[in-house]
Amino acid sequence: MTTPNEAPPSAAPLLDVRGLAAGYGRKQVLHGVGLRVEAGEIVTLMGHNGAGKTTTIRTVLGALRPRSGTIRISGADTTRHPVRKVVAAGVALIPSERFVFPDLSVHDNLLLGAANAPSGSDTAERLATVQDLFPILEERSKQPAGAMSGGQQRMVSLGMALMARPRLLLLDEPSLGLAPSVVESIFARLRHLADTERLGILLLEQNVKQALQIADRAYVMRSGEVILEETAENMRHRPDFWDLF
Ligand SMILES: Nc1ncnc2c1ncn2[C@@H]1O[C@H](COP(=O)(O)OP(=O)(O)OP(=O)(O)O)[C@@H](O)[C@H]1O
Repeated sequence: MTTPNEAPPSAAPLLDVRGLAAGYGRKQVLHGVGLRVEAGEIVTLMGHNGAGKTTTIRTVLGALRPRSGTIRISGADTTRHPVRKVVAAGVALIPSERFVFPDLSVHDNLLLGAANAPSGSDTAERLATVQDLFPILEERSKQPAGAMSGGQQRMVSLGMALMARPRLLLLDEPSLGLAPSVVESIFARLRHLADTERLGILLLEQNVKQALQIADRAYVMRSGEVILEETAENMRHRPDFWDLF
């Protein structure tokens, strides 16, 4: 018996990207990007501004059409699928800009997130899980999301994404504008989700030191290419660490 969001038994990686080329108009930004994320793994994608990290995750989500290469989710080819089909395959993207409906209550924001959940999901049970993870979302349940602090709004958008029971989370700069202690608490919860729900997370983060504390593996991008893959542990100890950017 399988639950609605359980991955089919498969040896294929949760996310498998190969030879990805993409860009905007005549400008090619990605030149053959390859990377993978396994279930339960946090992978951080690092690189200087403009290296192509956001373009990579937008292409994985289906918001940008690749010029060549392949994208597979648990072995299924999603290369040219529209966003709604990629989301239905269990992918959620949390953009770097704040993403909440400011006039709606925290509770209603979370319910909107549930709209993308697989059919047959138990919304009340999922809400309880998300609120356990972020108790503030229950304490402020009736408050308009727009009245929350920056860190709390980040938790609302994470909560919305989690309501859809994704298998792969694409996270763009979750620490942006947040105090280090708030970032630490959000990152600890991401690690918990990867460990307990086997959620795969592709994390784009300027705060590389903090990202490497919770990541399993890391890729470094430069000028639209992946130039290095390392375990997070090895990456933390590389003497040439800061020269990579
Ligand atoms: N909508 C767009 N139209 C045209 N060019 C774009 C667009 N979005 C990004 N670019 C360009 O694509 C290149 C890669 O940008 P991208 O946002 O993917 O980099 P990044 O590694 O995520 O860096 P950052 O951390 O600054 O967002 C940059 O040269 C950027 O100017």
